[in-house]
Amino acid sequence: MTNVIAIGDECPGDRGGTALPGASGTGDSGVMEANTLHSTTTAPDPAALPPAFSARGLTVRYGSFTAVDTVDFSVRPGQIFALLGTNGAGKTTTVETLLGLHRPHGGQVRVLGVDPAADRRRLSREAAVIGQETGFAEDLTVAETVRLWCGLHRLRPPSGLLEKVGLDHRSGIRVGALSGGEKRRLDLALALVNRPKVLFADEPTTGLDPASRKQTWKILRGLADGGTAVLLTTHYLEEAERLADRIAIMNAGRLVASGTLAEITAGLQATVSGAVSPRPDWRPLQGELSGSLSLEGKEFRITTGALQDDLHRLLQWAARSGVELEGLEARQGSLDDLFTTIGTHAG
Ligand SMILES: Nc1ncnc2c1ncn2[C@@H]1O[C@H](COP(=O)(O)OP(=O)(O)OP(=O)(O)O)[C@@H](O)[C@H]1O
Repeated sequence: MTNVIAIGDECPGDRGGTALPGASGTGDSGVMEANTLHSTTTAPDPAALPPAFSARGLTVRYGSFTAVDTVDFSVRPGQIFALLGTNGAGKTTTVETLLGLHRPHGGQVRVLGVDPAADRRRLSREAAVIGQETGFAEDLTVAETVRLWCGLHRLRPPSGLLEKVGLDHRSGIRVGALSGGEKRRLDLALALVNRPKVLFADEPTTGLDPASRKQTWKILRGLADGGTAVLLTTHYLEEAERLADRIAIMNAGRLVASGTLAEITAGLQATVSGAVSPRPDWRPLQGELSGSLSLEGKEFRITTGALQDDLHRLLQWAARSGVELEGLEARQGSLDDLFTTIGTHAG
């Protein structure tokens, strides 16, 4: 569980107190003003900053079974890092190790410069988790949950918090009566209150409708733009493609691809596909293409490392031959193709 707030509510804990990382200042009562939801701060160049979290040669075993095998990554403030893979690939074990729940059997992890297994107290203030399981008390209302969190952390709510996650109309509803998607949004709202330096987002959009999913993407992007380093696990490849600054794919405990979307898909073949009728003479085109042409009934597919050139040749051949191309689609290699290539399935 992370946190929440009711807009305009006074915090029961308005007694002043410990300055929390991420808070922007103190009000008259000494209560920390939580960050505004829309940061206008220009993030510094991430390359110049020390990693927010990292793994070096990380190896974790359950008995004799190696679940995570010499995994390396390093993520800087302001970056969204998507960790993808098949069921059982080792993602959860990796995240749990970053949370300090496992001690590595080999290598090390660091979160904000510390060993999370040794310094969980510091991380509990500076890192937040939004997960598949929420820890909310079912009998409290959304507003009460917000006030409880606010009191615990002596923070004033950012204005518009519940509107931001689309829960303003549910503030008087018991948490136990919220839908699964609404609980996820409450979880996300709480994570916004003290703007963590690191956010571990474990499948944050599973079960959300398309509009809520996009809203969550916007919020995660906003957090990252304000300097939060985000670890995102997801089975939605489109989510990783749209959101992540860097992507890593795990398979059977190992990282099999890592980099920006462009880097990890750079070596993949592009495809051009469509249909034609009646069946034309393909031979002149086949002689010109740098890629390969496959035919099935009236459908064709060109697989190529030279998309632009081969698309041009296809269109010229069609114009010369009087062939009408139906449902023409041209696309670069995608994450989906990469999963297929490495023999994994995104689930
Ligand atoms: N407590 C445990 N004891 C023994 N084996 C475990 C334990 N927890 C996980 N494993 C095994 O470790 C491997 C990695 O599991 P993990 O949960 O990290 O994978 P994952 O990538 O998160 O999968 P999913 O997408 O299904 O959540 C799996 O083969 C799993 O069965």
